[in-house]
Amino acid sequence: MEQLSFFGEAGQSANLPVEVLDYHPDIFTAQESAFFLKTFIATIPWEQRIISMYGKPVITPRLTAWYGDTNKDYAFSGHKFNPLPWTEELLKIKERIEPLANTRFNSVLLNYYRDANDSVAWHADDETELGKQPLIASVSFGQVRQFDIRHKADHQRKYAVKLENGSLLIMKGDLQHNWEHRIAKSTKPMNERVNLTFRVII
Ligand SMILES: O=C(O)CCC(=O)C(=O)O
Ligand SMILES: [Fe+2]
Repeated sequence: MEQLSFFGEAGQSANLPVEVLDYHPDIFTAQESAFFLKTFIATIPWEQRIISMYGKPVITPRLTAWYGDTNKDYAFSGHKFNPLPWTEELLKIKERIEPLANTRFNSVLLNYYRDANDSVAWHADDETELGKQPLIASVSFGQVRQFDIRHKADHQRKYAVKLENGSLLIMKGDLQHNWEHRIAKSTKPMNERVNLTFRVII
């Protein structure tokens, strides 16, 4: 992973492609972040989903939950989704980030990474329901984890962002079209992390 060694002062890859990624550390204070992490771990009805990979059932290596506007039916990758209604905490976060992202979100997918073994494999969030150039706002609480991207046409073109406690990462432009992203498992011990990806479903 060549570019991964070129960490700048903040511990990030140099020359992140700014046309597709926008990283903002410290959007939430340490105190707010600790509160949200604890509250979400304790109160969200987390599920471990079973997905189909090459025709075989595979257990998702993390826990997830789906919230959003409930005045609309969502069909997503051939499945019907019933989002849970917004909670007070989720609305607070949504209101804080919407002006920064210049976007009104109608749903959020929550991910709970319990330890270093939890992960999300290389993928792009390119479902048609998200539109051609989806803007996704990703908020992180808890353990710093490394977010990798690689270009679909050239896997050697890759970058890493350390997603810090209380940070916001905006994925935009052609990120989902031209790049894939992941959170890899780690060989180092890792504490709990909760990530929220705010989305607009059309
Ligand atoms: O946990 C993260 O930072 C990324 C999650 C993600 O890629 C997703 O929910 O689609
Ligand atoms: Fe994703």
